[in-house]
Amino acid sequence: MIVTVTYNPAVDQTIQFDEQMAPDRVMRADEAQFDAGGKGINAAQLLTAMDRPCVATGLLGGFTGSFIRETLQDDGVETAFVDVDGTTRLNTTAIAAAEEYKLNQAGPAVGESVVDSLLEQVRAQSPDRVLVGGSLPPGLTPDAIDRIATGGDWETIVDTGGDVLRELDAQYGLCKPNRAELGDATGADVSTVEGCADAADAFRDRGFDRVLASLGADGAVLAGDAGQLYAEALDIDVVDTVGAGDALLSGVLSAWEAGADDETALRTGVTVSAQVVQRAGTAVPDLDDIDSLRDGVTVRRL
Ligand SMILES: Nc1ncnc2c1ncn2[C@@H]1O[C@H](COP(=O)(O)OP(=O)(O)OP(=O)(O)O)[C@@H](O)[C@H]1O
Ligand SMILES: O=P(O)(O)OC[C@@]1(O)O[C@H](CO)[C@@H](O)[C@@H]1O
Repeated sequence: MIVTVTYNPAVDQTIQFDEQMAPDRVMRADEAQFDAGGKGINAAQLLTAMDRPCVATGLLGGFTGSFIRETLQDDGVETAFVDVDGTTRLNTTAIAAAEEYKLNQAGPAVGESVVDSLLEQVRAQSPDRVLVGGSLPPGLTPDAIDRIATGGDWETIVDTGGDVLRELDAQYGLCKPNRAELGDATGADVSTVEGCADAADAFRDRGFDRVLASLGADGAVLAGDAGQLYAEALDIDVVDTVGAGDALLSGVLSAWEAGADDETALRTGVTVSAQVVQRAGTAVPDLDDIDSLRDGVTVRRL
C-alpha cells in the first residue's frame, strides 16, 4: 500500500487562449479548468484510478484546501490530511497558442511541527511505500523529507526539485528528477539521453537505490542495480505537460505494486504519462487499457 505526502498541494488552474501572450492588455481565456494538484496528490489520484491501494496525505488550508478535499472525496481517493492555518496555493498553467506558461505560488508558510503531525498520519496507514512529492512550503527544509524517509519501516520515493534532492541525507528507494532537475542535482551534462542515463546512475550513490529520470518528449531512463533502461516517449499530440512526471512515476509504482519487473514498470509509466499529456490540466484520464497499450513502448538497455 502506498501513502503519498504532499507538503505543498495546489489547486491547478488551467486556462487556454487561442492567441499568444502579450503584455499591457486583457487576455481572455476560452476555457478554464480547476483540478486538485500537487505532485503527491496527482499520484494518489492516478494510483487510485489504477486500483492500487493508496492514501493521500499532506497539508491543506483555506478554500483551496476545501476544494482539494472535496475533489478527492468525489474521485474516491482515500485521504488523511493535516489542516494548516494558511490558504493552499493556486497554480496556473496558461496555454497560449502553442506555448505553455507554468505559474506556481510558494504556498502558505508552516511551522516544523506539521512534520510530526504528518508522520503520525503516515504511520497510522502502515504503508509499504511512501511517495513524497513536490516542493516544500516556506518554513520547511529538506529535513522534512528525510524525517518521513527515516520515520518508519517503508520504502520512500521522492519527487522534488534538484536543489532539494541534493540536500537529502536519508536513504531512498527512488527519486524522479526531470532533465533540468537532474542537471541541477548533479551538475552533469544532460544534453543527451546517454548523458542523462550516466548522470542518473551516478546520482544513485547519493542515497537512491534507483533513479527514474523523465526526459519529456525524449522519454525516460531508469537506472538501478540491473543497469540503465531507456524508454522512448510515445508519439502523441500533447495538450499540456503538467503532471506528466507524476504520471510517469505513478505508472512505475503501480506496476511495481503489481509485482512487475523494472522494464514493464518503465513501459507502464511512459504509457500513463502519454495519457495525461493528451489532456488539459491534471485531470485523471481513462487508464483502463494501460496494460495493453504499454506493449507499444520501446525499451532498450543502454
Ligand atoms: N511531448 C511529449 N510527448 C510524449 N510524451 C511526453 C511528452 N512530454 C512528456 N511526455 C511523457 O511524460 C513523461 C514525463 O515528462 P517530463 O519529463 O516533462 O516530466 P516533468 O517535467 O516531471 O513534468 P511535471 O513536473 O509537469 O509533472 C516523459 O517521460 C514522457 O513519457
Ligand atoms: O511547485 P511544485 O510543488 O514543484 O509543483 C507543483 C505542481 O506544478 O506540480 C504538479 C504537476 O507535476 C501540479 O499539480 C502542481 O501545481
